[in-house]
Amino acid sequence: MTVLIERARNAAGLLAAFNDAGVLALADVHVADRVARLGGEPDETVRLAVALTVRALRLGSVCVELATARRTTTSEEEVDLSTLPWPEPPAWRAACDRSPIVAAAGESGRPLRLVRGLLYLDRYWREEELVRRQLQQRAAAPPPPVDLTQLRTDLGRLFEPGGEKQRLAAAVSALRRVTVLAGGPGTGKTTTIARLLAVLCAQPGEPPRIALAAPTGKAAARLEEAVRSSGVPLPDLRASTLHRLLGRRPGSRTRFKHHAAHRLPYDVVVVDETSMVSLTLMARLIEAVRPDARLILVGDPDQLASVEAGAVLGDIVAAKGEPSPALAAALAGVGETGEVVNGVVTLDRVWRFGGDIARLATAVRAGDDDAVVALLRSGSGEVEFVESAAVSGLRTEVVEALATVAEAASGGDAVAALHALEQHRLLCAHRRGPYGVTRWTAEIESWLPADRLTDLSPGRPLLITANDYDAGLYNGDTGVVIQTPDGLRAAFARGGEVMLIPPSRLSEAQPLYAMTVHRSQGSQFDRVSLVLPPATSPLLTRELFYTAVTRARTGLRILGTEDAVRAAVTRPIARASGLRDTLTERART
Ligand SMILES: Nc1ncnc2c1ncn2[C@@H]1O[C@H](COP(=O)(O)OP(=O)(O)OP(=O)(O)O)[C@@H](O)[C@H]1O
Repeated sequence: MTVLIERARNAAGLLAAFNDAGVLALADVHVADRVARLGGEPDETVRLAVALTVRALRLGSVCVELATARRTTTSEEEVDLSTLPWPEPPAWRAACDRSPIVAAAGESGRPLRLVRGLLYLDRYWREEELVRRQLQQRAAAPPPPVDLTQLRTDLGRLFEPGGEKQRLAAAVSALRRVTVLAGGPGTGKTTTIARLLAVLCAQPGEPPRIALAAPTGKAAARLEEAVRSSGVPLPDLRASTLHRLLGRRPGSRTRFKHHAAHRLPYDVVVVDETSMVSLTLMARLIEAVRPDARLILVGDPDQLASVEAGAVLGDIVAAKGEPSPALAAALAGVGETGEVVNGVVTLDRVWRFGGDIARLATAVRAGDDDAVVALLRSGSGEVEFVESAAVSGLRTEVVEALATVAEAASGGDAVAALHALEQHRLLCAHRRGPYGVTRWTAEIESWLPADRLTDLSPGRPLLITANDYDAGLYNGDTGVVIQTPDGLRAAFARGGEVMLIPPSRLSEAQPLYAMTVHRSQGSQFDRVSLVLPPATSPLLTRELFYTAVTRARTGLRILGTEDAVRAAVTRPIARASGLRDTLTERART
């Protein structure tokens, strides 16, 4: 998240120095000052630690590691951070340790907490502990009762040779309470979800009550549609957002109707696009899932993590550990031999595409910038690298695609218009500025005929920017204005069907000519063009680049410099959290 760094007028000493260097924002300084004043903490090194913790949360980390902060802190301005007056780590840690505002093990009621050299706001430490405890308790609990003969038969019936990892994931989901199904696009995650649900439904007894959920409405709609069209016979399943599943409470984003004392009534809870789930939401979810239910977390840990703090899926997948002997024995009993640590099964065979986009995604994930640049310059039909400022290729493609959308929309063919809208998407890292969505939206509008530029023009592409539960629209939904016999309607795809809404009923919509990579998560397009910002942009990271590349099914155009590409590929987001280490620690005991 880019935040304008304003100068804090009243800050002095260390806080002022870090604020001047563009490390601390005004809000970081103010929160630290306030917390320290209320708690009677005069030490400015502790205030600095608090401000850095508040800042870390703003940037997606859950905590700050005091010993490495000097090396790992980055600035949104180009300044040499090593010249800043960093406190010496041992003295800094000792000052935090004895501070009246910092709790240590066994203490409570203080706003911060220091654990193994990691400084947390206490609330986030408690959430991380809750997630860790829940995962470990569920791993240690006896597996849900399973008819092994039936399971073996169904695994053999539903998974063909070539899909061994998929079959293993299904077996784990039957034999363990928490399963993590990880994999990139096209590796068969949704196919596996459908088949593993069929395996669970085929067990003797009452069919399980199943919930399908995802962090965004768009991802939920996609999951529901994919499971329905998988060809696997299943009961009619609806998917919802996680917020809706947990039961929204008006006025609160972190309190829900379902919680530890009022659990969800499901036997199986499947969450797709888990990489986008923040620590706070994961804590609320996991405590609301019944202890004897099966929780199946699905996602791509290499994608951008949640906008809010935490990267729980990435942490679980990265946590080390030993395979559990009990699970290994149970798996062997149904003919499975794969090693499973912490319930994680990673699918690595790409079924959908195997061309240069997939090769590029693999090279990006591996951080191999030479291979990425070579692939981009290979002249492949799938991947194009536009290193100059020339936009003629992009312009032709955008104008033609939008003309197809407009033609179908004017003829009242909503299905064809929505389909054409998914043919190509322009993605940007930034929202504003010369490389951002706003500027590119204006540029594309300048390429189009004037009569297609009002919100009431057939063919006008729309992006919904807020949830509207009454209208059944979600933030991130994309649609198009079409001509119908009853007048103009906004058309949106819904599980293979089209939903038509009078444009006057759309409360929060904007024209969709470009979108941020963050917003594109959970969607795919036939062709994608990606505008890269300069190499110095702090938003340019490996996860962002990987997410953008993997949105494309058949064609990808990168507009940017070699420097920008190399910067992106070699700059993974480092999100600090204690979860991956604590999961590992306990797994060894
Ligand atoms: N075992 C399999 N045998 C044959 N085809 C498969 C198998 N598994 C998946 N596929 C096919 O591969 C394609 C991608 O599968 P699927 O949609 O399940 O992947 P995914 O990981 O959910 O992808 P994404 O994250 O992009 O939605 C689909 O066309 C699916 O039918």
